[in-house]
Amino acid sequence: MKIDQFPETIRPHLIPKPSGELIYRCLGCQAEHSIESLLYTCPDCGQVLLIHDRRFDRLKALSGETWQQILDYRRMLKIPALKGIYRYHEFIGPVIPLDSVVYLGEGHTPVVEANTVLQEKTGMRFFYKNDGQNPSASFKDRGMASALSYIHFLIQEGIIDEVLSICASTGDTSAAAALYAAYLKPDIKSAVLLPHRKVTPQQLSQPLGSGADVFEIPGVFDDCMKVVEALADGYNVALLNSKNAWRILGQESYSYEIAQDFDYAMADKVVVVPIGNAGNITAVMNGFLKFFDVGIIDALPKIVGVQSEHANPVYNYYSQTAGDGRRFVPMTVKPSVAQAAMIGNPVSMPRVIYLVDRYNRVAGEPRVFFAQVTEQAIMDWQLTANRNGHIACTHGGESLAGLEEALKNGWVNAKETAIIDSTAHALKFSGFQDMYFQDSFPEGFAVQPKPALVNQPRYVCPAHLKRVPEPGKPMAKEDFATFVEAVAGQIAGDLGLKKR
Ligand SMILES: N[C@@H](CCOP(=O)(O)O)C(=O)O
Repeated sequence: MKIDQFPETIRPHLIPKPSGELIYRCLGCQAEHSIESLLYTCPDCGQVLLIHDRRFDRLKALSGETWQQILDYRRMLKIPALKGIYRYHEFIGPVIPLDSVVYLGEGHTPVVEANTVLQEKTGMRFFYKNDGQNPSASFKDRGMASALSYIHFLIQEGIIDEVLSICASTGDTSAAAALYAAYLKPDIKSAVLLPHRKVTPQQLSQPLGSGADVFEIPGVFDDCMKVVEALADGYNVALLNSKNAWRILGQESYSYEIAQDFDYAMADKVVVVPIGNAGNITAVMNGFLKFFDVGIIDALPKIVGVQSEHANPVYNYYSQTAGDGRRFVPMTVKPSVAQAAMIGNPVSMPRVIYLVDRYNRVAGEPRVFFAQVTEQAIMDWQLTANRNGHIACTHGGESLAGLEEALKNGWVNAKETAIIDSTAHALKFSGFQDMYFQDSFPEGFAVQPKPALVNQPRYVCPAHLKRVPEPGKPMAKEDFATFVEAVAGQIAGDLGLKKR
């Protein structure tokens, strides 16, 4: 649709112009710092930052209903910069001009309702939000689109040049960082640090394919993160982990999309997300808080954060009795099929503590819950979901296992609707499915395959056949007909097919 075809009241707001006044705000000492330099922690006290719009209240000049219309009409525009996460420009990066926006097709991932079989099994209505359908096949693209649009803006303004971006990763962040940096070459070069043998082959192939410098180091993600922090402190690099508050802004789009896809009715909704470095749950809470503040959604949805019992520092924190005695204790992680979330010291923990408190206060009741699930439950639920038409990764399995826990604990009920996060594409983690099907999980995972969920290919090559097809060696017509008949017969027998 062309601009002049939209209602007159909406037209002036359809194409956003740079607005607002963004600053980094420290969660420790509340100091505010200009966004003109790339900051990851507070120069005064070292605490993590969030980006705050000093002029956020200007957005309240329009009613929530008008905002809903603006966002819904924006859906019809054909402007690339507004097709992705910047449909929510005013809430994500209002100072970024549209010609700085980097759009690689991220965001607006499908919400797919579970079939009746799966809803009956879990006991409630739910949808998967398939964030594996982002360009690098995970939700991290949302954050990268924001962080790289901002860096692109600084380059265009002549504030920085020759950027080397760097990140630590369990696989998804590095894939996304390398992809977005590759798009902006030669202005940006990319380097990624991975824990040796702790990312899947598919994930390793991604930054390699995008041309990044890939470094593997001993240890787990938390060790990589420390090295990357040392590099960001001591050298001129752009840190692309979610410690970078621009990443959080982009990932807020996840909440905005859920709000929009469910017609802004959030009172009976439950949003389930796995927790690793905790940037995602931070963004999800912050996003819903902003929309609620402006009156775009009717209520704050419930949020369930899920961790495996092999990497559960956030769950452990919230299992302690609330109050001054609560202490966050980083942990040593154990092997987990939710490998992207195998993190013992999440960098966003201070943000989580701050936002959970705020979220529950604004809601007037506890609306954020934390579940712990077993490795076995993660695998069983992932495979069960995918046997019912989904493409959930192991973290999607973790979400579904978390929903089961939330129902069991009475945090959510069968009258509500859940939107659960499959953070990446199933194919990135197919190695865990293979281990399940071949019963080859190393002991540390503590996963036993359930026979009903196991599947294996069957090789069909009847022993009596003298010749079978081979590439480059055509078969005689009769030999081929014999082959087809024998193989079809054996398959029909295996499947118990009746002759017509
Ligand atoms: N799961 C992450 C770990 C790093 O997370 P980030 O959001 O802080 O960048 C990954 O995929 O690497």
